[in-house]
Amino acid sequence: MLRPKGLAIDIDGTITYRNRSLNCKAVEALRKVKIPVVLATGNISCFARTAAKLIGVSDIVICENGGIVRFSYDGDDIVLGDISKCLKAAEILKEYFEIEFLDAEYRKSEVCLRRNFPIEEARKILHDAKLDVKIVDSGFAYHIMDAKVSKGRALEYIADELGISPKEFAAIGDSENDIDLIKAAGLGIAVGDADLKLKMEADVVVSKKNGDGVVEALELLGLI
Ligand SMILES: O=C(O)COP(=O)(O)O
Ligand SMILES: [Mg+2]
Repeated sequence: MLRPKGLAIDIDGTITYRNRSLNCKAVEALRKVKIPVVLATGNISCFARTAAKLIGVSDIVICENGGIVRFSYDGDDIVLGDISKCLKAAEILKEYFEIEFLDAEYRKSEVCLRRNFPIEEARKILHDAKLDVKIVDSGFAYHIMDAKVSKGRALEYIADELGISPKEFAAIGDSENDIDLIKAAGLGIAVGDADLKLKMEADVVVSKKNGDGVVEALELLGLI
């Protein structure tokens, strides 16, 4: 890929360590990047917009795994996912498992659950329920999402608004919830300690872990 025109980057496990604290080397490197850096996360919108502001990257953010996009810090959430079917799905899962909701009062497009039940079993149950939802593992939480939502679809939405192709973006991630993102981008990168499922879909797998891998990727792309 020639120099990308934008960079979409995951937060947890990509620019953070496993305990979710920021890798400051990645933050310093991202601040040097001259093209728009779009955070693309499963986290809620107030978390994502604050993280973007504090890290010092673009105000354009993808939140709730693509269920929400925002174009400015003071702007509105654009909701791309239907939370009602995700809530119905959660009600069904409640009959089988002791599920625990995360950030429920803030989520607008999806349901986030603690990773304390067997996801493959849940997938089968939701598949049979025909609710048009999917359940995705970020490595930090399980997310019940509208089937049409993904970080990749949100990147396409943002690129369209910016008048550039999503293929002119590079993307970096660590988990299953980044697969569609790295596929939508022109160049998909997995950090060294990424989930195997993501590594298999990536164009490039860097050798270093999380934020150190981000610095390695930015050097490789000629962005720093
Ligand atoms: O919200 C999560 O579960 C993890 O968030 P991430 O997409 O930034 O890794
Ligand atoms: Mg992640």
